[in-house]
Amino acid sequence: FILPPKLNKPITDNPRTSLSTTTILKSTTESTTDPIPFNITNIKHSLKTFQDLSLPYFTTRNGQIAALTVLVLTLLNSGVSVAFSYIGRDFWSSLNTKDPLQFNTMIIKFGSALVAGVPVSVFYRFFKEKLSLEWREWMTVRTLDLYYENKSYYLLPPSIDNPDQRISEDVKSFTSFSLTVFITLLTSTIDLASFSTILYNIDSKLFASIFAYAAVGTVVTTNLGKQLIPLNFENLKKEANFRYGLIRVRENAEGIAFYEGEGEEKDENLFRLGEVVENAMEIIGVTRNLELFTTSYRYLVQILPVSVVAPLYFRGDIALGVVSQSSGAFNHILSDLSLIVNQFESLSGFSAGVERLGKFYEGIGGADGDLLRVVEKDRTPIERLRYLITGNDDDGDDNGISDETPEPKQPPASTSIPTIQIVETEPTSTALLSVTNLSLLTPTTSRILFKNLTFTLPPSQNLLIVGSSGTGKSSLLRALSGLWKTGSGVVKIPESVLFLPQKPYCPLGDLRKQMCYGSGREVEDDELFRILELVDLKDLPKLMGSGDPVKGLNQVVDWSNTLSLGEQQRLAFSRILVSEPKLVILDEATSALDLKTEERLYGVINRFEVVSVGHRPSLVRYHDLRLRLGGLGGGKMEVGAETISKKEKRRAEGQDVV
Ligand SMILES: Nc1ncnc2c1ncn2[C@@H]1O[C@H](COP(=O)(O)OP(=O)(O)OP(=O)(O)O)[C@@H](O)[C@H]1O
Repeated sequence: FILPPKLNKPITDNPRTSLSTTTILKSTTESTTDPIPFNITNIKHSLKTFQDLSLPYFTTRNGQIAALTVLVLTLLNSGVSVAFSYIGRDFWSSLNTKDPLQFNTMIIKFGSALVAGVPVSVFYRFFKEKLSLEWREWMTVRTLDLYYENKSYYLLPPSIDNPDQRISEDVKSFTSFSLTVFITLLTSTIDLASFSTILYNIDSKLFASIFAYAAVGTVVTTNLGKQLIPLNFENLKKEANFRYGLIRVRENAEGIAFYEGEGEEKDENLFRLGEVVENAMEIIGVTRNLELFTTSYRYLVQILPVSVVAPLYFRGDIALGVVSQSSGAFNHILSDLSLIVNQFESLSGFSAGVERLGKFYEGIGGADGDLLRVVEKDRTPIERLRYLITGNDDDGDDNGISDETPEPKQPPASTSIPTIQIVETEPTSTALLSVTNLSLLTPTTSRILFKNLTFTLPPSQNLLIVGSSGTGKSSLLRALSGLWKTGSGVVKIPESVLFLPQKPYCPLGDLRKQMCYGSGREVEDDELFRILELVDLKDLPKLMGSGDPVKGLNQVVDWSNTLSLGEQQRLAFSRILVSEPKLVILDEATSALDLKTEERLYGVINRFEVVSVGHRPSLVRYHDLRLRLGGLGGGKMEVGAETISKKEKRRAEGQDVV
């Protein structure tokens, strides 16, 4: 778009030039976002969200001090710009009048202005960057607070894609772009006021002509460039999709190599690349047409103001310096007046980014906390639950903004959604875990998995949950852990429970962290070595530390891609011995182990009460009760747990049926 040449701006920073499409909020992973239509309703909504997101930082003391500093420096910086305009004028005039005394005076003035102006300009940029960084840090810290609070990272509605990208990229772009927009508006207003006065004092005709010139430029550019808005939006999306395709290959390299899927992967990458190129080709075509106009427009700017005042100069009414000053002032004002035109594209992209962030904060619970004050109304817990289930408010409040992905199915209309009640209690002499009338729905689709399930696990007993694939065994564990609350009934469970899934999670960090993850404990090395021996991983620290076991404990590697699944499962068992929970929940946690190692591990955790889910017949002998799930068809009542007799346990040893 039109960026007139800066003829008379020696040292000032022009934020407009940094407002480019590369700084707008962009996706780094697969994106499903559609361009948001640029209309009044959406602009109003975006402004409201923008206000909700941006104001909280400036209610803090640090935010206020930083903002005030930047404000003062912005004003000083504009002052420097005006001062140089006058110094430049007199400098050229002294040359014109061949006045060496005046010329020398102007050189001295220029030098003094440089000494005063350079620090202003440099510190203005420094404090602007600092404010942007501190604001980003503040906002990201609070975002992470909300993200990890109440397991929001797990409960995010499916309509909110790429949360990682929103936290890292979108927040960063939001703070830096918001600041740039604000400063641009401020400097443009100041520029417009000061340079308009200069220009008006030189010649009122020149003053009028600039408005006419800017109006023509705005109308023509808007019409020619309109197409670029959706095309650039598509460009970001297609680039992100291409990148995401390549990332997936890296993440799944082994699977692809086993399948020999190189050809198909390459075809998919080439297809995505083709989409990028096709779209980019359209962009450069439209840009070519636009530039036929903007290039002439830019060149014309160099002679237009001079042509208007030239008759005055020829008559001897004004000096050469005034001609140069009028040209500079003309350029300043033109760039101020062309602000919307210049930034039309970036602003529409920014508005889409603001919407993405607003939705994200609603999703991670900004509604409940007042940290970011992101929503207009408070949600009750039920409303919040409804939002988490459906990704939508049920109040028919249509703001005209289209959501990023189709909304999931709505749950049956009701005034309130019951939730499963989780009561953390100390174990009694008769019950370690009790489940009463538990009915469970899948959170996104509200499909009933089972109804009115009731059972009790007494202390010193283990429970095995069996059933065909997809009957809801893992979902029952999610309900016991409080991760899924969609349904009804009461779960009484001890406070300290450790859950081991089939594919253990390996956090970033050293071997010590793998073992202590989630326990909050710091354990002596000797104790860790002893535990590793118990779970059949005695040699692991030595191996990892090239012979030095202590070094091995501190070794940081990508554990998920280094250890076999069986080794990861054994390492996960070490967490039980570190954490010493009241209850252990195992979801096919020994599926990758041989039967001997499985027996050894169940022996090692013999002193803990265990609830296991699994299909393997060998599991029967480590449990006292069995709960069968399945065949409900969404309706039938569950009977509860049955006792596994000693005879059956003996029979199960080495047998193949549960
Ligand atoms: N987040 C989710 N949203 C909606 N439905 C889900 C979700 N997670 C799982 N389901 C569905 O819930 C049902 C029960 O899933 P679950 O994982 O509990 O089965 P399972 O009995 O443990 O199966 P398997 O033995 O194969 O591991 C499945 O039909 C599954 O597709």
